[in-house]
Amino acid sequence: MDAINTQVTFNQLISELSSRLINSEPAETYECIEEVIEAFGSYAGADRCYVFEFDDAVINMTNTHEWVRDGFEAHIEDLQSVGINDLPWFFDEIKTHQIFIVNDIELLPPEASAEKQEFKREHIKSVICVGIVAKHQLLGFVGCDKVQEQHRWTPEEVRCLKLVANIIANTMERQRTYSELIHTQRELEKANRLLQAQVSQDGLTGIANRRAFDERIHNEIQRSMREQSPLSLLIIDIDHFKSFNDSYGHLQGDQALKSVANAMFDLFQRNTDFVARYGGEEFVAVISATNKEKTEASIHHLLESIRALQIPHENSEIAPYLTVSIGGYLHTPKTDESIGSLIDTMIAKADSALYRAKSDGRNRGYLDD
Ligand SMILES: Nc1nc2c(ncn2[C@@H]2O[C@H](COP(=O)(O)OP(=O)(O)OP(=O)(O)O)[C@@H](O)[C@H]2O)c(=O)[nH]1
Repeated sequence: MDAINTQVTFNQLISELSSRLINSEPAETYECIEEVIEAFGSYAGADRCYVFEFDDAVINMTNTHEWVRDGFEAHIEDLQSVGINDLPWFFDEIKTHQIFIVNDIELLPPEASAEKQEFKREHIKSVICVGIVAKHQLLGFVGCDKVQEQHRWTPEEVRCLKLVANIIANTMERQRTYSELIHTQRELEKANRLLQAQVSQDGLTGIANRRAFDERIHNEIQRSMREQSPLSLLIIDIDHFKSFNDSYGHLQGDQALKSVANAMFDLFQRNTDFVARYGGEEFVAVISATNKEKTEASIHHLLESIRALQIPHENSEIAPYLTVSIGGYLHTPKTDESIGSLIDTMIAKADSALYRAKSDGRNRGYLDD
């Protein structure tokens, strides 16, 4: 009658634990598996119960969970990353039959000498282990030791340990799938971030592209409206770039575009500043929370820093080195202005200032407001 009661209690406990495991979060899963092996250990009157997991290459095994009866020695700490070759006979049995039963370790065959030595070290008299198999893959094993006395493992105990191994296998499989999903999700997020960065970046110069500019100017106008603070838009155009390309070749031309972009990027460092390649040999800068003096100073510094690059341009009609012309427009948007038409206006105004700078001899900048 006692045996039946023990069996009923065990079955109930395992059934309850397996439903908990089905819905458990990864953090709770660990505890649940500990409870499962404790339930089996108590049911089988064992002194120690444990789970080992193999690494992906099936070279090492690690004791991941352990339950020990009060007063018995725990071994989890000295059983981390144990080479499976240290226990070859045991591993072979588990791999081939998915079960390893020893009622009396003194009766182990001579070829199991390494196993016998290890069991003696742990004072084990009888042991049973069942492979944890998911999708035809041996992931590890769950086992149980009798330390105090020998034990003849009963068919019912074997059946129950197989059930436990099955529950753990399903849990491990679910966890692996979960980890793989998380991993895939992270990879996708990373790829998306990279793609997003690429979508907003100019391939040649590495600074923002026109698409990013369209987004940024929209946001900056909104901010400028909200804060009622002036906003400047500059259009920067390289002078006589066609003849630069004709003289030095397209590759040198590309190099010059990169140098100009870098110089602009270095100059406009504030969070409220933004530079982009607008297209071809034309760049834009958006300067927020500014005023006329500050914008004129920025134009001056920009002209200077491009001159300071001293990129030779022998066929330029203006200087023996590369220069730019700049057109700017400074504006404080009214709160009821349409952002779309304001963007068009700002570009048109800056463009017309640029046209005047070009007409007046290039290598200069004008700011309208
Ligand atoms: N190397 C290189 N050249 C480019 C690129 N994009 C545009 N260009 C060249 O930039 C030159 C622009 O020439 P134009 O629009 O005639 O202007 P410009 O010669 O600079 O004359 P102004 O602007 O009036 O001073 C063209 O020769 C384009 O081929 C690029 O990505 N790389």
